[in-house]
Amino acid sequence: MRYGLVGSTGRMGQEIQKAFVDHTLCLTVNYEGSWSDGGKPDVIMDFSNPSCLPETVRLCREHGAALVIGTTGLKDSDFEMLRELARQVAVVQSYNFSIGINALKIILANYSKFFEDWDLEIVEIHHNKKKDAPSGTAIMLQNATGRPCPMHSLRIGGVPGDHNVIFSNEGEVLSFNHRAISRSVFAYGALRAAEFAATAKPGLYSFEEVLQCSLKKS
Ligand SMILES: NC(=O)C1=CN([C@@H]2O[C@H](COP(=O)(O)OP(=O)(O)OC[C@H]3O[C@@H](n4cnc5c(N)ncnc54)[C@H](OP(=O)(O)O)[C@@H]3O)[C@@H](O)[C@H]2O)C=CC1
Ligand SMILES: O=C(O)C1=N[C@H](C(=O)O)C[C@H](O)C1
Repeated sequence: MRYGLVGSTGRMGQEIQKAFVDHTLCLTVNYEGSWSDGGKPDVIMDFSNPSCLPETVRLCREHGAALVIGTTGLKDSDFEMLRELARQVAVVQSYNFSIGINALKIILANYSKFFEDWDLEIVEIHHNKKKDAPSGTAIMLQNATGRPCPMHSLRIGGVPGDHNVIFSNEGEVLSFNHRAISRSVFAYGALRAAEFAATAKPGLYSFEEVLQCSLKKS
């Protein structure tokens, strides 16, 4: 697979390059500028900043490349841009490319109804270089529960990403905790999404759908 990488100098950009060692990096975009080997990428990975999205979408259109986007902090107008691009190419968008968080999303979507009258709060902890709060994952998990709730963000040390979804009533506490031990989990998930997107029909896919497709095949 030939891939482009928007945000190649960043923490995730570096992890993606390690996970994609058997594939060819042919295009990069960073704050400093862009580079290309002159050929077409099959897929473009974007782990950068929402302000890069117009350029990412332009590059996908120019090359007919699929898109895998993990960048957080997207606005409604950004999602509109992704839906428009997805008429032409496959787009996989997720605020979290770990298997655990996507399994938790399915659990919450199915079982939150049992706790409709319980209190619900989400606590997320990330490294002190993270720019956005609450995390994209916290927003995604809140959406999966089907109701708004208070979200709390800690920015300390080098934590790759912890999420805790806590339900409680007078007599019980039920909490779901996910901890990414290494940032590499996101990069391996993104690789799985890229392999899917490179051959998928145009459309906007979640990572959960990518995982469900591979379960159906096995
Ligand atoms: N979906 C998921 O599973 C995950 C998503 N993320 C998300 O990925 C994104 C990146 O995270 P992380 O790698 O930690 O961040 P970093 O700050 O380490 O990296 C950001 C990258 O984007 C580039 N960049 C930023 N702004 C611009 C711009 N205006 N134009 C061009 N390039 C730009 C930077 O370039 P330069 O170095 O030149 O400044 C850098 O390469 C975040 O939104 C984060 O939340 C992170 C982990 C997992
Ligand atoms: O910026 C990060 O590091 C992470 N960002 C994503 C988010 O905002 O949810 C995913 C992961 O938790 C790491």
